Amino acid sequence: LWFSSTRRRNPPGNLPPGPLNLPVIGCLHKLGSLPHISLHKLSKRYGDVMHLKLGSVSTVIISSERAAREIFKRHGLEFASRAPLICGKYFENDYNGLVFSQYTPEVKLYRKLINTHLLSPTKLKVYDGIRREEQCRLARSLSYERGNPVLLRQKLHNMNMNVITYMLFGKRFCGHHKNTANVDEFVQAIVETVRLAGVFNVSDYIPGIRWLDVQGLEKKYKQLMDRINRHLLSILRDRQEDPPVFTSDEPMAFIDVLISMGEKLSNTTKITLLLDILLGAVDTSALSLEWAMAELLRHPAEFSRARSQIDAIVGKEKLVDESDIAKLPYVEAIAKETMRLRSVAPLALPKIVQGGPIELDGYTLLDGTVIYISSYSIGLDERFWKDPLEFRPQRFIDLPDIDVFGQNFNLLPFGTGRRVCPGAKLGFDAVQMGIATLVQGFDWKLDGDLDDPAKLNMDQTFGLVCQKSQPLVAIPIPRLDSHVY
Ligand code: HEM
Repeated sequence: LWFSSTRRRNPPGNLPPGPLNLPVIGCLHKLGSLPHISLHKLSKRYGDVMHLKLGSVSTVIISSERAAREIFKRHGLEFASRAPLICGKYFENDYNGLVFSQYTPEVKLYRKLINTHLLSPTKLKVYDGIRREEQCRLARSLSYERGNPVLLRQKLHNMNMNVITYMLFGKRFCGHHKNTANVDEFVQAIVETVRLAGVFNVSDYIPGIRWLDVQGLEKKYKQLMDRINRHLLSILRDRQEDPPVFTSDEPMAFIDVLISMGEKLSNTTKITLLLDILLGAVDTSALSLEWAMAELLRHPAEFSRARSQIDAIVGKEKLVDESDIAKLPYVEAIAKETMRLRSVAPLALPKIVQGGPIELDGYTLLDGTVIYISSYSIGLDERFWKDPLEFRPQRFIDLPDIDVFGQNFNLLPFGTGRRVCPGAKLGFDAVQMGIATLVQGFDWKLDGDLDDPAKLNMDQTFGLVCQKSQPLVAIPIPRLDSHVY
């Protein structure tokens, strides 16, 4: 058994090679607590296009730039639908939204709506004031913390949450004195939804035992969504009954755009789309930024290099702003290097083959096969990246044409193809601005008695968004004149 499970096998039906599948569980036991790392190790043995069964679900893992390019350049449409996860049924009110849904005409329409009315360059410009205010609030609140340990994740989360809730609802949801307990409860429910969506649900892979709900997950999904739907519906109805007067200070928020579509969209779809965007936006940017800071604190020489460039270009008399970012290539390189090495979505979201069969590398992928694109393996591929485990932003100065937006298949932190992240520009800019602000505004010390910053614990926890297992706690020491913050 050991021999047959470890040697390279060519399974029947012209499937790609992969490890031996056990009855009932297939290869579920091989995933462990960090599936992206386990799959990466298996792909080294079985190849860039690897097949395994997760329970009864036929699954293919794509681990190279070449295979990912082949799929999306030649078969984009066949790889545009999501695998129908059980959590998606609940979190999208019966697949009434975007993130977990198949590629239907409705999903195309929702993406168009979001791209045009929430995330287009014109719309992003309308909201540059709110991003600036939140950046200044972050810098000011850190300056008040002078010399005290700070849980950075919480502050970054609040900043991103406020930017996105302002764009969606015309209001900040975090740390606002007028907020009610309801709003705090809602924010907690969103955080909990992201957490639960990342918990591996065994019933997705062994559907025969779904009725048992052995992990108690479906019960939790339902309770959570009852709370979230109630809250979102009440915001929606209030706004429908009492619409604001729009001015240049009070632009149309995305909820108003959805309301203006009247009955073309049901209220269920409206609230589901709002939730989708919250799920996509909030933790991804904040946790990427936390990873970037952890890497910079472990690599003081990289921190100093970024600092020198910011001081030379921006100076010390004002906080860095978005118009400076294009002049700070080292900050951009740090953001890219963080996303290569510490991708928060290392397997993106699973897709499913539809309209197949598809031929890939001489193998046949049948309809219904679940596909994971491992941006983790692609980012660590020694065939392209020298010393891939090293944090070395300079590599992106040497390769300036590699961008993160899904066109270059060597770096796919936002996915690619028809389901590429629609918030990539907003998310990437948030990470760059965050790095620039924290490096320009503060000297940092690590909390505790860590004698060598290189020993900072970088363990990770897998989920819908992969995060540092131990949140980063660091001590800010403001270095600019107080009037700058
Ligand atoms: C650093 C920040 C972010 C990262 C790393 C990230 C990453 C991703 C990834 C990997 C996907 C799946 C793509 C695929 O399947 O090919 C995705 C989807 C998505 N993201 Fe992001 N994202 C970020 C920020 C944002 C922001 C700011 C928003 C909204 C304002 C957003 C909204 C979404 C939505 C709605 C989807 C689902 C798209 C679909 O299914 O068609 N994301 N994101």
